[in-house]
Amino acid sequence: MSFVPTATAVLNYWVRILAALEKKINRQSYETWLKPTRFSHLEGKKLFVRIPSADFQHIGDRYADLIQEAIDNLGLDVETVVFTTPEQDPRAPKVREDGGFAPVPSHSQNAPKQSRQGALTNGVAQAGPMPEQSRFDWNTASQLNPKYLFDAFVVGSGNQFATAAAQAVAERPSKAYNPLFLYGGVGMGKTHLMQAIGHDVKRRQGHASICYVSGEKFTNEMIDCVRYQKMTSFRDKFRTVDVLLIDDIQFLAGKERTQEEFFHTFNALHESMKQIVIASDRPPKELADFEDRLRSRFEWGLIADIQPPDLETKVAILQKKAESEQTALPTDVALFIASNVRTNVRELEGALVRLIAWCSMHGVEITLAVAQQCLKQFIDTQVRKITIETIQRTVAENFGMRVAELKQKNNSRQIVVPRQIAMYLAKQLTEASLPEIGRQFGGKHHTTVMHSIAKIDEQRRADKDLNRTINKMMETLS
Ligand SMILES: Nc1ncnc2c1ncn2[C@@H]1O[C@H](COP(=O)(O)OP(=O)(O)OP(=O)(O)O)[C@@H](O)[C@H]1O
Repeated sequence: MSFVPTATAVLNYWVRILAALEKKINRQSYETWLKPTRFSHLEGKKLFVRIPSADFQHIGDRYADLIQEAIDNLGLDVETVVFTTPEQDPRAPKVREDGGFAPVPSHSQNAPKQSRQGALTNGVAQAGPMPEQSRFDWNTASQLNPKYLFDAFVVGSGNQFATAAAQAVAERPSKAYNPLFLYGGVGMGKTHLMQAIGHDVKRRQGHASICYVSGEKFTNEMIDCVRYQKMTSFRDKFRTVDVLLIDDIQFLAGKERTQEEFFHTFNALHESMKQIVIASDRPPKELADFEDRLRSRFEWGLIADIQPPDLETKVAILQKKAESEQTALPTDVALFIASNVRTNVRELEGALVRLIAWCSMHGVEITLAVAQQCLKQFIDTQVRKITIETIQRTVAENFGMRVAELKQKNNSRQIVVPRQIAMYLAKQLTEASLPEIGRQFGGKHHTTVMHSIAKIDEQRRADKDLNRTINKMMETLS
């Protein structure tokens, strides 16, 4: 299928060439000579670029090599670039008496649509953001949850680094870290944090076009567009945003065509200095069934993980949520919920919502006794689900071994480490005593169990990978 460029895609040609030139030319020359230039139109393979006056004609000679290099690198179907003044270019907007420009006549299919502001300023359209009407209207298709703001996000030791990175990106999109790759377990706040970036950029730069999309939606839209031969509009839609927030990227695993498309979307945005934020349930190097060229791009910027919240952070999250519901939550109740709901913040919120609804329905105040009664089943289910057998099964599966091996008298390292992890999890996630745990691991003495737990506890603090493996198993279990 051949790619027929639309007005927006063609307009994007010059914007993309400019973005490439901006990286190679000193700032002052770029601002003086290139920034005031603007796409005019395309005739066959001739790209017409508007310049403010004849003084700019030398651009063609002076930057010929760099322009050609950008065209080659970007793979654009352009043979010549022609620079024209408004007088030479019949399609150029006519100067109005007030010095502004009259609207661009839309007599050419290739002519860019006029910007929403109507007249362009300064004699030439500003390089930078694309005219808004020619882009997909991400504002109307608002996909950001209004609640997911930085202010509503509780910062604790597990998410401090990721939050600082997200704030830096929101303050200096495409300049701080590009891409920003956030990863962490289920319900840890990745979506919240990435959407907070979107809100914050929007607050600072009202014109910015922010796209939030899940890996699944990106895939489905692409499949639809392939089916109905609308790939051009798909590309225009995703390659012209100022900030792309793509959630659950792991969904693209094994989907070659979608990865290919995303690869080009990524390149187009990165080359045009647009910000990309990616969220995933695992780090790039663990994204199986992903092309290496994509995985390596994910590592270009900054990778930040989000670890499960500690008890204090969970209490603070509950109090913040209660506050936003204008509900008073006593500390002992917050502590009770936080210590019984293990890691997932979404479940933590679920428990609070249930408690608030229950109290409002029964017309009673929130107290510890009420919480214990109302959340009994919710908490019981969490505890009931986790037994030493399920822990053994999960650990064995994770390390590719049989459950029986965990119980054998085998002290090889391949068996000892998973066994120690399983004992550690049994202590953390069940009510079982040390002797009971020992019994279930082939009759180990309780001091052996104690030693195993202490060892993993210590190693977990020092070894980030081990910590993540354990967190993952904890999530699976709860
Ligand atoms: N640190 C936090 N402070 C306040 N709320 C939080 C925090 N972390 C998570 N939440 C809340 O928990 C819920 C789940 O968070 P979110 O959807 O962002 O998680 P996620 O990591 O994207 O999960 P998933 O992997 O399932 O998509 C949201 O309502 C979010 O507001």
